[in-house]
Parts: sequence; C-alpha cells; structure tokens
Amino acid sequence: MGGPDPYDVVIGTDVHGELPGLLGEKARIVAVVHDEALPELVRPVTAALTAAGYDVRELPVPSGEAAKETGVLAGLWSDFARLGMTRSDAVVGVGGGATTDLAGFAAASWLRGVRVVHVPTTLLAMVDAAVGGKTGIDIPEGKNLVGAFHPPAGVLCEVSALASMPERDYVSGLAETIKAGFIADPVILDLIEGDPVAARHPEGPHTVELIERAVRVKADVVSADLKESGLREILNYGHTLAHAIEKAEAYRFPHGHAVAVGMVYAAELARLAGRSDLVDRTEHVLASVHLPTTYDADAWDELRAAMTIDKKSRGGTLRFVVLDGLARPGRLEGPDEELLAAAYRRVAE
Ligand SMILES: NC(=O)c1ccc[n+]([C@@H]2O[C@H](COP(=O)([O-])OP(=O)(O)OC[C@H]3O[C@@H](n4cnc5c(N)ncnc54)[C@H](O)[C@@H]3O)[C@@H](O)[C@H]2O)c1
Ligand SMILES: O=C(O)C(=O)C[C@@H](O)[C@H](O)[C@H](O)COP(=O)(O)O
Ligand SMILES: [Zn+2]
Repeated sequence: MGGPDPYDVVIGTDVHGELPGLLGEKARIVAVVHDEALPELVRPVTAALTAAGYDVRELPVPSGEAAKETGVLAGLWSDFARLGMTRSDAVVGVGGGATTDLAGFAAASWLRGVRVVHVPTTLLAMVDAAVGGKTGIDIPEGKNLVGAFHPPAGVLCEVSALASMPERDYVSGLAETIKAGFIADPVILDLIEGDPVAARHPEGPHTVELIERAVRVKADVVSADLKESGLREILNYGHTLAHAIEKAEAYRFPHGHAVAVGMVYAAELARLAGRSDLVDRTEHVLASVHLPTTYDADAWDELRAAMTIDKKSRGGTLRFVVLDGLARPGRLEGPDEELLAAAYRRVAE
C-alpha cells in the first residue's frame, strides 16, 4: 500500500509468522483487540506474537457492529491505561470489519495515535475494511459518524480463516468486492459471473485473486487520496443509501447487503440521469451470489432523511458516486427530489 507511510498487505495461507515483521521492534506491549467469538482465530496470532517476545494482552470485544459503540471504545481506553500502554506500544485488531474499525480508532485516539496492525478474518475486512486507514464507530444518529484516518502499519490476511465464515457474512464481503469491480476492475465481475456458485464459498478457485484485485483497487485509490478529498469517494459507491438502510435496521443488516441494494440504487440513478445503463448487470451479478437487490417500499421517507447526513454531502447538497460506464466513476451532485424517489422505485419491493 503506497502513500506517505507505505505498508505491506500480506495475503496467503500460514502467514502468521509475518506478523512480528509488520509490527516492528519498538513495541513492548501488544494489545490484541479481538472479536470475542473467535478464540480459534486469535490463538495463532497471540502465539506468533508471544514467540517473538512481545508482552501480549488479549482484549475481547463484542462481535459484529455492537463493537462499534462508544461504550466499547471507552472500555478499550481504560484497558490501555491499565496496561500502561505508551506511544511505542501497539494494537493488533483481529476480526471482521467492525472489530478492525474499532481497533483502528482506539489506536488512532490513544495518546493521539499508536501503531496498529490488522488481522482481518472476514472477506469484507480483507478486501476493504482493514486496508486504507478509515477507522470509526457508530452513534445513534448515524453510521461511522465518529472516526479518524489512521493507516495501519501492516495487514495480515490469513485466507484459511475464511473457512469458518457463515455464507451470509461471506457473501456480504462479495458486495464490496463487486463494488471494486464496478468502479475500477471489471475482471472481478467476470470472475464472479463466470462461476457464481464457486464465488459464494471461500474454497472457490478465485478467492485469492479476488482478494488481491480488490485490495489493489483500494491501494491505488487510497495511495492517491488518503483523506478523501476527491478520488477516494469512489470507494463509497453504493454507500449513500447503504448507510441509511443500516441505520433504519439498527445496524443488524450486514454492511455488504446494504451496499448491494445501494449499488442498484446508484446504478438506477445513473440510468435515469442518462449517464450509464448498468442496472441489469448490477442486479444480475449481485443476485447470482445471493445478495439482495431490493428493500422495503415503505422505507423511502426514512431513508431519504437519513441520507442527508452522508459524508459526501456539501452543505445541503447530496452528492452520489455514479458510473459513466464500467470502471468510469463520476459524481451526481444535487439530484432533484423526483429523481431520487424515482430511482428508489427500482429498488422498492
Ligand atoms: N474502514 C473501512 O474502510 C470499511 C470498509 C468496509 C466496511 N467497513 C465496516 O466493516 C463492518 C462490517 O465488517 P464485516 O462484514 O467483516 O462484519 P463483522 O465484523 O460485523 O463480522 C460479521 C460476523 O462474522 C463473524 N466472523 C468474523 N470472522 C469470522 C470467521 N473467520 N469465521 C466465522 N465468523 C466470523 C463475526 O463474529 C460477526 O458475527 C461494518 O461496520 C462496516 O461499516 C469499514
Ligand atoms: O475506504 C473508503 O473510503 C470507503 O468508503 C470504503 C467503504 O466500503 C466503507 O464502508 C467505509 O467505512 C465507508 O466510509 P464512510 O466514510 O462512508 O463512513
Ligand atoms: Zn463499505
């Protein structure tokens, strides 16, 4: 991963031995912030760190989006204080995107910033959440509204960890993978459309290639625009409606499923605005891996209200990432209310 502080993203099997190299030699205490439901996946991480001589402390946090609550973050700050963590110490985040978002923000905010290495255990976290340095938590008013840009010192994707993933969560990660396909690398779409049944499972023949391609898309974008002053917005394709859906569902709807519906909505916005016509392909590839393409017809007013707080908005103007063609992302600024509602009719079930 390029940018001012480049770092390695290791992708492979039996790669835990690379962890000390990613962490560096300065750290004494390493706080392993991990999803409490994944002891089997945490064990090889702590074993590799202990063998390398670090003082390893395990800090379990709730599974899933419940990790991204202010109370959990405040609990980690107290833990870091109790452990006596100084600026030369480090955090390792082990889990899905919710865990790495929390661990990353805890590291960003502790003493104004300590090193963090991520060990993502879901497809979604490998292809997206654990790379790129966006960290954050949710508040009742909205998703990811508090956070910081804090790039990791390294990312370790142990692909064998994916074997235990429930299909629903695995497929959620395919939504962000497909997003990378639409905004920048259509070969991703070809690989999934070529064998969607295989794509739904981690033992499929193209899993490592899909991860590598999606990480490459993210690396190229983030290296050029870490703090989202322009280009990075393309990684938010489909997310304007997605975050509104997640809020409406009290964060119990998988992130990737919400992004899937959000991409259909963005594709329909682009079609109605005369920019491109990728709606059928979007629906087809998402449905082929069992991702949703529709949402509650009665939810529009609530979703429209929630979309106002999107981070891409400027003043009162909503701004969407739309496609002018495959791998040709553009922006749609301030679409009128009738267009917004009309596009939702395509999604409404
Ligand atoms: N920072 C970013 O750039 C970025 C990018 C995309 C998504 N995100 C965030 O990531 C989060 C979603 O991440 P996610 O989809 O990884 O979900 P998650 O972290 O909520 O994990 C989903 C579920 O999978 C379980 N799990 C994790 N690894 C497992 C494994 N190997 N085997 C069995 N079960 C496992 C977890 O316990 C949890 O129940 C959202 O909060 C989203 O906003 C952040
Ligand atoms: O890395 C980015 O930039 C993204 O937008 C990636 C998204 O997949 C991710 O869900 C991100 O957390 C959304 O960020 P937000 O700024 O809209 O909260
Ligand atoms: Zn996302």
